[in-house]
Amino acid sequence: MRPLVAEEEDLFPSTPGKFKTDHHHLHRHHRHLRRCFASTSTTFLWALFLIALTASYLSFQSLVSSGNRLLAASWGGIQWEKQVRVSALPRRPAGLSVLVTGAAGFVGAHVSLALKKRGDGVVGLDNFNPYYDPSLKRSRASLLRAQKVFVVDGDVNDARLLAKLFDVVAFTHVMHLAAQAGVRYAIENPHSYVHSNVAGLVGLLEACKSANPQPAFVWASSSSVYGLNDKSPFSEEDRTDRPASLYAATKKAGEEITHAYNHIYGLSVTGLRFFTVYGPWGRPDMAYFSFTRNILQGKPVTIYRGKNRADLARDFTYIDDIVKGCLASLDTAGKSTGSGGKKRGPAQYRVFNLGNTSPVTVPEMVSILERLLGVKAKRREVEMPGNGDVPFTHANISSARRELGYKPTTDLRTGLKRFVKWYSSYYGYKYNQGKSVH
Ligand SMILES: O=C(O)[C@H]1O[C@H](OP(=O)(O)OP(=O)(O)OC[C@H]2O[C@@H](n3ccc(=O)[nH]c3=O)[C@H](O)[C@@H]2O)[C@H](O)[C@@H](O)[C@@H]1O
Repeated sequence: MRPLVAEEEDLFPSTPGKFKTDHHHLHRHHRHLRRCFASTSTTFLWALFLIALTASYLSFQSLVSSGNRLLAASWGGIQWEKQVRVSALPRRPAGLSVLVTGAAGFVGAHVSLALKKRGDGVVGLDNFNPYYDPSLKRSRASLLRAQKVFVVDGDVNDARLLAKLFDVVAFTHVMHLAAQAGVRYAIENPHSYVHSNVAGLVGLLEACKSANPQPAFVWASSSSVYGLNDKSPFSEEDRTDRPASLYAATKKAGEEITHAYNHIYGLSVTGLRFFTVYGPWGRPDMAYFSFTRNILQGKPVTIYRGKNRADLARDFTYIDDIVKGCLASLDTAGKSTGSGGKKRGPAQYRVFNLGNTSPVTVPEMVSILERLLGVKAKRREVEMPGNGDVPFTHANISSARRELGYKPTTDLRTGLKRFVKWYSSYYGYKYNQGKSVH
């Protein structure tokens, strides 16, 4: 390999013959200068080349990562921001501007529609996960779209997305309904509960506490936090330190986590302990829903029984009553006191039972469905497997009645009748309404 200097000499050849003797020294000096210049300029060229290489590598990387982001989540951009802003805009004086997480979920969709209907601004957030049929979630989202509620396709664990949302909109309230629901599924997929109900909750609280202004935070806890509590009816002061499922444990953890954020950052927090919520557009993983499907398809329904063959019972609560409780919670929520991550004073922390106060046994629920569907169920009674269920739930709702004006008005038969009507129109089933078929 030829030395670099020789190459430079080739590039800058000396003029032979001229000033040969007299200017010999000058000539050498000249050559030296040229060498220096040549070597400097080569270094310069190499440096330029390396900078260009690094720059193109970096821009390629950012192209790849933004491409990945675009593939992973469809958010961002001027048009997207505009949709978020417009959707968040209240249409009534002193209306709220609410971020509803889990907006394509059962309770989330109903709450979003009710808020929009009364003139509040609503932005939905949902990750459309496949825990149950995502097409049902998409249908709920279409309903919301028709009412001009924009639903962002994204996850509460996405810190960049949350920061962007709070950057674009000064939400007055967050209604946090996104969660990994279902009591028994925790046996199969425990990590999903930690991911959504613990990590996702913390991610959202982080975004809320840093927001300026901080929103008031209302979220879905669960009647399952009462766990092995056998004092009936369950009141908010009762023990909640004996969860019977990982699901319940993550909801209980949520109550404590939100308390810490309330204490440290001055976030206003309201936790709602929902009692087995049911109704139109409900969750297919819940018993009343899957029982309806099985009864109509002539498949058996599995009815769990407790100790000594005791019937299990639930304080089934109709969706419209729950929605009223959610809206009243938002309306009565105190303001968060902090701003930009700094607490300025003590803030409100509340927990309410939202139940129906009249438990119904599971076999009785099946009988109601039989009468409504006009089909006799094939009952298969089995001992309750030890996978997280509790024998009964029963809400004391005095606190919610007093503070929220919460007053459930729908009994299980009335509510299931509306559910069955929706079910048959949504899935296109014909049923012999009210007639018993044997
Ligand atoms: O209130 C709550 O906190 C909880 O209510 C429901 O949980 P769960 O009451 O277990 O509701 P279902 O799964 O619909 O079960 C209702 C009853 O039917 C029973 N069941 C369920 C399924 C089955 O195949 N057979 C059966 O007898 C259960 O043991 C339970 O007693 C929801 O699924 C939870 O997400 C919610 O947090």
